Amino acid sequence: MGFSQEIITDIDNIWQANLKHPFVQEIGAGTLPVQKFKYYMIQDYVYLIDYAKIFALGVLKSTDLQTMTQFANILQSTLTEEMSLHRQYAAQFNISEETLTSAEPAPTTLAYTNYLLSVAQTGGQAELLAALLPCMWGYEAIGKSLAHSPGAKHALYGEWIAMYSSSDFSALTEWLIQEFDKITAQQTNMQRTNLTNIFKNALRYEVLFWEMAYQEEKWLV
Ligand SMILES: Cc1ncc(CN)c(N)n1
Repeated sequence: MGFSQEIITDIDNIWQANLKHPFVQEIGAGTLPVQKFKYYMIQDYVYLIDYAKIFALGVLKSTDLQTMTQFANILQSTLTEEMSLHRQYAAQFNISEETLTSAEPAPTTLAYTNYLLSVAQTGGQAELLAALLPCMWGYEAIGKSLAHSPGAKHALYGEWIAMYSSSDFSALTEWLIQEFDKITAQQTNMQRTNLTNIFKNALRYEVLFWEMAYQEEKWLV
């Protein structure tokens, strides 16, 4: 068993909380109020702008061309395929691209992106992978779990589910898992504990992100 699998077995309660969050379940049932999805889509776009930069840092920290290429592929896929889905949704909601790009991050979005950027900038490749993995893997697992749900045929949510249950998204996630398992096979127990904590924190932020969208979180003042 690779180290990634060991981690998600250890923190199964957080993994399940992510999969089973009401926001996710209601997308699957096709019952999520559109207003919550609109809020999510805007915050997610803001999130993805910083998230894409982590892959750019992955390119920077790579020590071989093959790894550089893969990070560049995921960067490209995030900026084009994933974010263009958000741009399409924005157009349906009559939100201009400019409004989308300049939207203010909510507290949880800001905290999460700052966490990812800080880990990616101060750590090495292993830390960067530990921070990114829950984001990709969590969405891939959610996509697969909803692939045959009523939401998959929903006029609004169907495309979202199709994106994250696609074989392209799975292939990129699989590469990230393998890279993480390869790098952690050579790490000490102390390093592995640190990587587990990073993974765990990022996954907790994933759960908080759903909750933020479900509650349509706002700054107090
Ligand atoms: C918050 C969040 N985490 C992960 C993903 C998947 N790239 C996303 N779109 N948004």
